[in-house]
Amino acid sequence: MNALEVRNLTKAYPQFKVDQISLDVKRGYITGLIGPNGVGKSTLIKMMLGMVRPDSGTVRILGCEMPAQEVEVKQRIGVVSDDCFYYEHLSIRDMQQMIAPFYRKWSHHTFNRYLEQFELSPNMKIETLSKGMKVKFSLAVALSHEAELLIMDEPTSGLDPVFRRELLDLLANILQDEHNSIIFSTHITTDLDRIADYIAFINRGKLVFSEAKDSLLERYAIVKGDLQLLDSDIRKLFVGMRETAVGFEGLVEDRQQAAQLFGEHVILDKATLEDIMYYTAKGGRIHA
Ligand SMILES: Nc1ncnc2c1ncn2[C@@H]1O[C@H](COP(=O)(O)OP(=O)(O)OP(=O)(O)O)[C@@H](O)[C@H]1O
Repeated sequence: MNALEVRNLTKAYPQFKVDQISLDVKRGYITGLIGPNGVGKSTLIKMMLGMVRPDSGTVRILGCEMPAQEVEVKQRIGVVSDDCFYYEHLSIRDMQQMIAPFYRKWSHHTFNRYLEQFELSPNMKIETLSKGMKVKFSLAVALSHEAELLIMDEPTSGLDPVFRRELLDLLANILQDEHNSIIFSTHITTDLDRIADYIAFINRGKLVFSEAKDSLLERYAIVKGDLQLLDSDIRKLFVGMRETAVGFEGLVEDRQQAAQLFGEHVILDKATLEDIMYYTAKGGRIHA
């Protein structure tokens, strides 16, 4: 079963378009939403949450239609972002008192435990929180009402390496309960190397792929070789490539095809998520 289903979601701004994106987040797993800066990840997440009205397309969260069943959905999801949706002039304590009555399953005990773990004082005003502290605060809120789906927009971008690791461990823990699911947008792909099960890749407002991370990393490969191997037909096999005076390095989508074609003449390496994102963005290839 899917925790989140997005179908043909489209939003056109004067200079930019999120174009016909369809995507599933499977229940019990972490889906990483990756893409360079400015390709539409936040716009897509805001459409999922009903904060930006799409021109067309549909969103279902935990079996409920958005935005028609938004009130029910908001009980069961947690949103983690540094783009704060809270009252800036209130303290964390006052904000908690305001938020708690909205949730059927709010736990003061859990909230206070996370404040302590994240080293946030209840007296701190929201407006004085750093980017990373805001992420910690929204995570504490999400975890205190037993959210079944966490929707996280660039949660690690303002965080120091120590808390980044802690956060990733915490997310892996949340997933111990097979009803819980996470969608996590980031341009720091190394975070997802460790924890994501599925990867959805957005480039220039379009979905490039959405699939299991392991199959993706098996399928793609980095090819390194001499420049004389390249002609115009061979170049077309590459999603993107980089040439130097001595050789080339490029990303292919079909590792087996590259192995058969080049044989011993090249080095074939595993591609990382960062390689896939870098070369796809550079090569400009989009296959919706
Ligand atoms: N309200 C708006 N009006 C006009 N253009 C907008 C609006 N919101 C976003 N955009 C444009 O849409 C594009 C995508 O922005 P978005 O924030 O969704 O990208 P992103 O992938 O989340 O980027 P980043 O990783 O930098 O946050 C940008 O070019 C942005 O300027």
